[in-house]
Amino acid sequence: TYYGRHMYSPHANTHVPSHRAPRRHTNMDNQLPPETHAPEVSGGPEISGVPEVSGALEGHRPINASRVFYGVMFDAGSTGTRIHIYKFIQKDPVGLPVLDNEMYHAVKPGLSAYADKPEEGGETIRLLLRVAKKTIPKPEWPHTPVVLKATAGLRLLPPEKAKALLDEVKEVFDESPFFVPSDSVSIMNGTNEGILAWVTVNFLTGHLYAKTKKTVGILDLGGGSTQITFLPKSKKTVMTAPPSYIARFDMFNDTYELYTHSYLGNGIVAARLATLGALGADGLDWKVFTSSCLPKKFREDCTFGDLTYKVSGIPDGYAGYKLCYHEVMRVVKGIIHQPFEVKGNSVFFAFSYYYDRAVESGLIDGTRGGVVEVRDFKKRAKEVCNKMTKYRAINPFLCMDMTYITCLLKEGFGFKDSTVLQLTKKVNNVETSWALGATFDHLHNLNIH
Ligand SMILES: O=c1ccn([C@@H]2O[C@H](COP(=O)(O)OP(=O)(O)O)[C@@H](O)[C@H]2O)c(=O)[nH]1
Repeated sequence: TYYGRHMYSPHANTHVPSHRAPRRHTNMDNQLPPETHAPEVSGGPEISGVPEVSGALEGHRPINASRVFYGVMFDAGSTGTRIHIYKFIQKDPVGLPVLDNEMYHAVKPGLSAYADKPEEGGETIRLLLRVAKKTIPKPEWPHTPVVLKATAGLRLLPPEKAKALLDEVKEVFDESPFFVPSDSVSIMNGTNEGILAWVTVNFLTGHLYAKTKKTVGILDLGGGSTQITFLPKSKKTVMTAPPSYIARFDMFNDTYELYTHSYLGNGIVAARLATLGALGADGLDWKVFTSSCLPKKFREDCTFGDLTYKVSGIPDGYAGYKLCYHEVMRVVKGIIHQPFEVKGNSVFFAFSYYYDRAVESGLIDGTRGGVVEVRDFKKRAKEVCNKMTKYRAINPFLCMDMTYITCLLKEGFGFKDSTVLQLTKKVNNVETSWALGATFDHLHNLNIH
């Protein structure tokens, strides 16, 4: 087996399943001790320029005889575009490659904001490709695949506008010195988005190798859509779920049957607009959409996708948690399916906007993440809504967002107050996102039915 051939490397962290190696359960040393990591060179605040990244990987470790290769995955989300540059090490020709590190960088806004000017959208991709050029040694460029997968932002656009953006990205890729596979630019479906994030998190946390068959569920909250994915323990969860919510795929000689669904329109930004009654409304030029979830004197123009909405608080009305909860319910009730199993005691990893809002509201530390219970979101939502002025400078939508998250978890998915959420942005310095799972998929390590 692979395990027998593997040589321990103090620099290696994460073993990547390879189609060239027998698909066996591998070993347990896929956790990199933090001190052996490459220096952190990106991530954090989203910026509009290109960071100084040259030399980021230099001096990190001797390459010896190992072959190093890279994979580039673009996440074209509704609220931003991100590049993930994964560096893999092939220790021996037949063994499994090891994920050495990730370079991450993000720009705002997302591609869908360029629906009427695709060339400008293409520019953001060109900018991010400069990061790839600075990170990846030149001789590797022609062997490095570049792939872009778009999520809710492009799913929500009129198809011809989405196509124009994807065509533009393909042109930018074709002009680049990187390897462009035939299926390199696409809109990913929601099922794969859920599966691939589940693969990433369970891979990084070592659950895919454990003989216990224990895995963790994931909760991903984007701007346009939200995903829930877990491995059901009980047959009843599978039997009672809508058939399209059960997805099968093969990985490492095992078949997994997951409960997964992506709710389009239930991402945090889309939910704001739906709460305000603005999504799909006409008269956007003159209508002002109001909510008791917003500070009374707040007024702003919000852009989502290719539309701009005028929104405000209710100047002479009431604001607060109770009224707000009632308003956000319209986005959740009758829309979100409650899986049979979430009433149990499983652990869920929650990331993306779950993480960001938990940081903004002071629930967790922004660098370390943390463990909270569903009831902590509820308690903090009440505090934020009842002290809107205090939090207004941080995020005027914080009351609405925290209340929506609470409602989504409790009323939507049906979680108990005591359900534990592990709020995580990175595991071993790698972003918790579908992008790593999608890269494995491109390396032919998964077979999604
Ligand atoms: O590697 C990643 C990918 C995404 N995100 C965050 O996850 C959220 C995802 O939102 P997105 O715009 O992609 O939503 P979608 O279009 O999928 O609904 C945003 O806060 C991102 O900053 C992140 O922190 N790391």
